[in-house]
Amino acid sequence: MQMRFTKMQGLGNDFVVIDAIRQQVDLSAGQIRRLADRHFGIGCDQVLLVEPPRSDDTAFHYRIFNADGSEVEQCGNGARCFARYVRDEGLTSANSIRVGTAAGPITLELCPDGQVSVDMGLPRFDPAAIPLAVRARAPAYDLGAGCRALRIGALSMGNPHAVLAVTDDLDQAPVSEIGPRIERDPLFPRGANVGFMQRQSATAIRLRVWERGVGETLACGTGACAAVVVGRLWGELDERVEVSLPGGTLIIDWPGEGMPVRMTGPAVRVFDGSIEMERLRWKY
Ligand SMILES: N[C@@H](CCC[C@H](N)C(=O)O)C(=O)O
Repeated sequence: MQMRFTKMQGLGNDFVVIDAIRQQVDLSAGQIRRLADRHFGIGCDQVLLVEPPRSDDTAFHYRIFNADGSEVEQCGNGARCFARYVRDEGLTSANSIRVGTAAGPITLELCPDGQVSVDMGLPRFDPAAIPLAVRARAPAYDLGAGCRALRIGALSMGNPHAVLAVTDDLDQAPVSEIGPRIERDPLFPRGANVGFMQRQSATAIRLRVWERGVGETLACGTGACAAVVVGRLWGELDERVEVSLPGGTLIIDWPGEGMPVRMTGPAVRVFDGSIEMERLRWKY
């Protein structure tokens, strides 16, 4: 049996997008890992499933799986690709698309200039929502990641994020050393995506992200939202911030507490293909 897929990317954060509306799809975690594998599969950071809506106020349901096979709550760059995909495929003719996710509904807007803008919803700071193993919310938390003592901001953008400030050269930051330690720190019972943020001005930051279940990626949409929210709470950023990631630039708008975060950026279709399900057999 063949399964059709589309390879897409948002700032180099790449996806295998699978239409689970017009074909029957039931993938195990092992099959997801095989699809995502860059040597033995197609290769991607996340596998995205396009499913029928689960509620009357949404047009689709959007499921996200990390390259390690785990299902997660939210993916910002994927959300923009999801919008581009359902429009290009003629699954909708709307410019504004409300989509259900494991983290609640989000609204995707296709802009006239080809960019996609997403209302990512409210950032959440209460420890139970992140989740974070502390009793009370704080602007920053102390963490002993190996031999280094670190201060991080923590929040949920639907998925858990830790953000730390880098003052030295961001290109030299030990992302692959500290990232996995914070990802698996007991402070984050369900793991965390870890953003390394370098402030350039009140309206511009550079960011590298170690993604839970993947490793360092070329960009992370929810990570960009999380970094701007933390930077604003620390009094260092304005309402609109240009976030430069290794794969390109996102615009993030966040007026402040109680308001949703908006993310705007590109979404690109790379190629279409089909794969024989038999090839997804994998022994780990
Ligand atoms: N690439 C994403 C985030 C994908 C999920 C993340 N790795 C997690 O485990 O929460 C984005 O663009 O937001």
